[in-house]
Amino acid sequence: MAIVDFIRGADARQLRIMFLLTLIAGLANATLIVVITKVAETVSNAGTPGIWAWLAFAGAFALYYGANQVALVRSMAIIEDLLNRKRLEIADRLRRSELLVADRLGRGRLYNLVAKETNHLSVTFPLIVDAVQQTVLLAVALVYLLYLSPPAFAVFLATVVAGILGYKAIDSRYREILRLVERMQAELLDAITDIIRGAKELRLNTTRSDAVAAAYRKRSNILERLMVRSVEHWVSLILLGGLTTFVMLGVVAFAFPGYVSGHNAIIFQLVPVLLFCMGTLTKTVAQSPMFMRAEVGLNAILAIDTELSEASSIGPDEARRQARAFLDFSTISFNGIRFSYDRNDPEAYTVGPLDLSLTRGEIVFLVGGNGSGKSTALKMMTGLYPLDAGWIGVDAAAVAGVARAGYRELFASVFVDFHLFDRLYGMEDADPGRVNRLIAEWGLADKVTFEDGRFNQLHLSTGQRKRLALIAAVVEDRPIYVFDEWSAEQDVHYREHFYTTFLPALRDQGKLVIATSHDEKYWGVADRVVKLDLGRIEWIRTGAEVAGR
Ligand SMILES: Nc1ncnc2c1ncn2[C@@H]1O[C@H](COP(=O)(O)OP(=O)(O)OP(=O)(O)O)[C@@H](O)[C@H]1O
Repeated sequence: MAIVDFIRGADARQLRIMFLLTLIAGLANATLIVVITKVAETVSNAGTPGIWAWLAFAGAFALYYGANQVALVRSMAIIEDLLNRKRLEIADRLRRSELLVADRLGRGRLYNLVAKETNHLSVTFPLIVDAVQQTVLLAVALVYLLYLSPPAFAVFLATVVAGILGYKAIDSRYREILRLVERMQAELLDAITDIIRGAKELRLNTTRSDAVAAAYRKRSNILERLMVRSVEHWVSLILLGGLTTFVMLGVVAFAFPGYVSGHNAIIFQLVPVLLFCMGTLTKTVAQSPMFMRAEVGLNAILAIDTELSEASSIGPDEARRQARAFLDFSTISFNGIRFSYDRNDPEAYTVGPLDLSLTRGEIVFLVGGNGSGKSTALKMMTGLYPLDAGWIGVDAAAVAGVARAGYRELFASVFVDFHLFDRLYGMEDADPGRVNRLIAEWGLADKVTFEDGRFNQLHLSTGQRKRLALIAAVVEDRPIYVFDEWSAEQDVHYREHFYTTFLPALRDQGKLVIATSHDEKYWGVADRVVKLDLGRIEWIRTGAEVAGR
């Protein structure tokens, strides 16, 4: 069971202590029941319980209470520690994994697993502690049952075997439903994200809004039906417990008197013991859907973890170490590089093969119509997309395998779908005075201030956010700068500033600039302009040539 393997990952000493405490609590519980049975026997024979009975009762109760409390608190600490480690591991693997893999996993699935399923596991673990205690109790009760009446013990075992067979039949269908529930919950999260993120589009178009709501309703209804079916299975499990109890009691009450000698003398002792045994079993069976739910959730979490670990690139320290070998490069060469969005589909969009050599202190513009492959080419060139063919060279060295993560450290970027962090993460020693001067240079001084290592607000227009992302890239101070349609949302003034002042200043600092551009008017700023069409290079010209100088 995945859940057992998962728990085994905890500190062995902690687990041993917890198991011991659980065992003590279970035995103390069993002692309590034995004491009460004995007291009941004494009272039924017109006696009164002596001081030892009182002491045994009080001592067993204190032990049960204390051991149980510590075991449950410790169990929570253990499971929360395990879950925290798993959450951190998944977040770590996610940031290290290759871009395409992270994209493919899907937001809904990740949110569902990391937030919801880990919560479910956290509430289920104390129940496992309880199940261990119930098992100890059952073992003690069964020894007593065997001592009282071997035939009743045999009937109990036969009933339990029949119950297990019934349970197994229900169990496999139930697990399947739970897997579907998990998948549908992830899809539902994606659908609600559409409603939240598409707030503007939906309010401007009621027909679209109806269609999106219908898609959400459809998934929600499927989930409802799945949940009802899962409850049906749950109910079947609980009823199965009741059915086996009554079949067993029926056999003992109706059939035993005729066939088992001496039965009449012990029937009053036998029935409570049988009821107790079945009670502990039925309780565990009733809780088993929670375990199954946790097991299915955990398996899904582990599957994502494996998927991410298989796609994991090298660690950040190693990447930075690798990057040092590339930092003083003078030329980057792209040799027949090619990438397809789906290797198995010959019709899938493909960029390349591209052959291009770029030099430090150069401005290169990638130009071409919409969909000509500029952004895809940038992601190949920066090492974000894996190459299907060709290779990237840094001076004489080929960037192969894990070195790709080190190569990526050369770039600072503002992609079209950039993300703006509210802090300059990883640049904690950035000079606030310099950052605020850059903010003023880009006309944001009356909007944003950089203080205490963060921008005080990010409620800005798209063009303003892009200017702030550019400032963050400047502070990053990398040897290569990548700008994807940066100027698209800028007004005339900042567009002019970007092309005629900012980019040449980067070149003067010895940076290599690769930018996609639709601003034909400024192409003359570039040292070279590379025109793409259908993912291939159509021509390469100097800036002076395209400017007609
Ligand atoms: N995630 C993706 N999965 C599959 N195909 C994609 C994906 N992203 C882009 N494409 C395909 O790649 C083609 C090139 O897209 P790309 O964004 O590189 O073009 P572009 O030249 O940057 O266009 P634009 O000027 O509009 O930004 C598109 O026609 C699209 O079909």
